[in-house]
Amino acid sequence: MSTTIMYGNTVADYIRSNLTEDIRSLKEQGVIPKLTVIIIGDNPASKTYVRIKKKAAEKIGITSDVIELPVNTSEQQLLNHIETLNEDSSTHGTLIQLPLPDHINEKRVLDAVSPEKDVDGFHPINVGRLSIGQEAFYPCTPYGIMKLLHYYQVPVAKKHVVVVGRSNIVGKPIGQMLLNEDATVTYCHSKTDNLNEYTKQADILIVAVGKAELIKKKDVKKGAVVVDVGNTFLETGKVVGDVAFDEMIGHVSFITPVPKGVGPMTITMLLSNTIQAAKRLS
Ligand SMILES: Nc1nc2c(c(=O)[nH]1)N[C@@H](CN(C=O)c1ccc(C(=O)N[C@@H](CCC(=O)O)C(=O)O)cc1)CN2
Repeated sequence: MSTTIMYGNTVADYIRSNLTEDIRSLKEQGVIPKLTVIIIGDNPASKTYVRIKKKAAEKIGITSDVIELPVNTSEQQLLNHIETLNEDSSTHGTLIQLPLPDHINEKRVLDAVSPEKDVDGFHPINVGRLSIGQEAFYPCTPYGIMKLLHYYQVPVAKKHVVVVGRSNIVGKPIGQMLLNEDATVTYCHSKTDNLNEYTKQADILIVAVGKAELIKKKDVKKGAVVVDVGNTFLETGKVVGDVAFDEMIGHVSFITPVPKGVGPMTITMLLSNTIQAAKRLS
């Protein structure tokens, strides 16, 4: 069996070159798209992701502000920042980098972001719109996975998709997006007994749990399509996914690598959502 590696960075470059055109035409109308990211505390991975976002935005001509707040910022102080951004007509996209410190209620914070500027697609209005198949801001990682599957012409309709992980950021929305494209979707999670009885049935297996190399060759049907959302940093500094990648070569038909698979797509769809927001708000 030959295995095609679905490189997110290749697809990301392709999508980003199209976005550059959109930005040019927005600028001709006097609109400069702007993304503002709020990060709280010193989580090293979060700081890296925010740095990547800012650099990627600026590279294609989106202005990017990062508001760095100390770990002891109160929930009310954070809500005040969000309110200011909601009112600020120069900001089109507002993003709160997750995870937040324990003393801050994530739901209250995400609900406070204006749905029109919610380029992460985490506000309940956008979540609800996605669930009933309406136009919405889609969360960036699952949106990127859909673009990746489309780019590599992986058929989705009528396929049995098994999603491992039920987070609001990835697991739940990717299942809904695939359902909206006529896949049959099974969700598995930390309380699922005998996980591999499900994973072995998948035509398309999406793994988003954050456990290094949890899924082995024995857990995957021959010829399946595997999408690995994991990003675990080992002590060696190496980043690995939720799937034992090397074992899958020659066994599956398509697979995303880690790094350079889903990660770059997450960033790209954030840029795309920010441009959408700028178009809608101007
Ligand atoms: N507000 C949000 N917070 C978080 C999100 C999100 O979508 N919105 N997702 C994750 C982290 N994340 C983006 O914020 C993210 C994770 C990983 C990557 C990435 O490109 N990873 C690389 C590997 C890491 C590296 O080499 O440095 C890859 O897979 O190639 C981008 C973004 C949680 N928080």
